[in-house]
Amino acid sequence: MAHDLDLFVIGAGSAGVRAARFAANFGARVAVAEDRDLGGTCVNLGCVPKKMFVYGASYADDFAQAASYGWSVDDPAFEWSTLLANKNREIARLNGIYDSILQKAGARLIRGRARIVGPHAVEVAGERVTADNILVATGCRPLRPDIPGAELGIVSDDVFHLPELPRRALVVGGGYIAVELASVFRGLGVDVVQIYRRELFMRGFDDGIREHLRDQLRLKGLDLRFNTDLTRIERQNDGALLAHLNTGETLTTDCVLFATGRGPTETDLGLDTTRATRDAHGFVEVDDHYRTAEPSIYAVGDLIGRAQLTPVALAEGMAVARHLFRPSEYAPVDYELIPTAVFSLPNVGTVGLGEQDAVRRGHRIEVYESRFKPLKLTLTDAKESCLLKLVVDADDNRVLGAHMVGADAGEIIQGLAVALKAGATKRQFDETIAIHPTTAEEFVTMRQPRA
Ligand SMILES: Cc1cc2nc3c(=O)[nH]c(=O)nc-3n(C[C@H](O)[C@H](O)[C@H](O)COP(=O)(O)OP(=O)(O)OC[C@H]3O[C@@H](n4cnc5c(N)ncnc54)[C@H](O)[C@@H]3O)c2cc1C
Ligand SMILES: NC(=O)c1ccc[n+]([C@@H]2O[C@H](COP(=O)([O-])OP(=O)(O)OC[C@H]3O[C@@H](n4cnc5c(N)ncnc54)[C@H](O)[C@@H]3O)[C@@H](O)[C@H]2O)c1
Repeated sequence: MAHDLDLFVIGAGSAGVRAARFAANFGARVAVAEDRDLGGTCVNLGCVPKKMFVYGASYADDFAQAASYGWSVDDPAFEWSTLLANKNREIARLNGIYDSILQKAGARLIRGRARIVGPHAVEVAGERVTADNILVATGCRPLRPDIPGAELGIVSDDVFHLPELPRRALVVGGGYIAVELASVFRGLGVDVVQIYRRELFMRGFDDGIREHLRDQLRLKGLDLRFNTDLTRIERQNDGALLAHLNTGETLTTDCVLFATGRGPTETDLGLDTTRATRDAHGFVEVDDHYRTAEPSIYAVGDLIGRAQLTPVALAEGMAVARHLFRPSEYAPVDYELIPTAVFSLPNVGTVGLGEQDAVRRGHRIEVYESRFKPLKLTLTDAKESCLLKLVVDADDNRVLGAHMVGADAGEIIQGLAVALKAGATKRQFDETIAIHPTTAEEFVTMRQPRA
């Protein structure tokens, strides 16, 4: 039986919009359903507003350091409502851009919550639409631990609409969101305690980078506690929150922020009425072409739990559009060498293998690292230092990983990611002329491997 459409996309976030736009541009008949703001998590509750908040928070250091350069910046004051209003205005502009991207491509946008009602059928906004293929790109939501009083805490979604900045905050978690938002709060003057349940946060990153970040964050005044978890939250008579920790201590705070991971929490999608399967964490299982066990249904982005990053979601959405409608241009997504940055203050940037992962994978390695006070801080009394690190295969001289903690680490590592993707050797790094004076030049001037 002929269907109404070639592709029905559920979710107009990073992955869904990319797939819908490419598929429509390839000539497919496409509709996309979205029940919230266009652009999904990245645009509305993630990367973009987060980065604006990070920029806002970074002014604290600029004001503190300006005096050493002769500026007098007396008593700088911060107004949360201004940052929030300006952020909201820019996000509304981006929502409009996403709308016009879909319109220009010729994809139909249907406002409403979509539900799968068969391998080729979706119900949305009172309409039943059929399609040869359905692409599910509904993303993930923040998870809250199951502890008494958890409802008194907030999650990252709430941070972007907080009516007031808290005076004190307790951040729970040790991943990207925890360190980024703890840095935002700290930069904006909040007294922040961050707790992480194991020995050291930022699991999966190079150990040296994790330790260096820990030390730098502490220098910024973050009260970072490890082997510490939250067991219960209570509201006190004065409105403050009393947090009970597994160490036996209690802590009084104005805000508990759970940054304890994101997962697929939706229950009304109808996907589970099809043959599609999920793993133990609820992530949808797909094959190499993002096809679920129901052959007409595909899934991409955070929902499949591979790498919860916008550029990965974009690449997966594009791969599905090409696979279905332009196979001649299809290229599989390369999950090796995904560069990534953590926009804490200071930033972390990383691509490729950390020291410990390289050893675990059987490489014989040489490690080059450099720790120093960046030139910009030499006139100031700031105690901070940056760390730059290269992990090199001792047998074939290939650079396996490049890692950095310091200002603009994300900007710097993006360029190095191209070099690693091209298979650059340490010798080629050495033969590259430096840009002087920069922090990044250390990546091409480190000569002596660490003992
Ligand atoms: C605080 C935070 C900061 C982040 N920072 C970064 C960063 O700096 N860099 C980076 O690369 N990544 C970052 N990420 C991760 C990034 O935002 C995600 O990986 C990316 O947005 C995933 O895209 P997606 O299309 O899979 O899902 P989403 O963008 O979440 O889109 C899913 C869409 O589906 C819609 N939807 C769900 N169910 C339905 C339904 N039944 N019907 C209709 N619509 C539906 C949702 O409303 C949503 O718009 C951050 C995430 C967070 C939370
Ligand atoms: N800059 C970026 O690219 C960026 C920024 C933010 C988020 N993201 C993406 O979004 C994903 C989700 O971010 P996230 O920080 O929520 O997840 P995460 O998986 O990075 O970190 C979750 C943290 O919470 C801890 N945790 C989990 N359950 C807990 C519990 N019950 N009690 C105490 N601690 C608990 C984990 O040990 C971990 O440290 C990230 O993995 C990342 O892929 C990317």
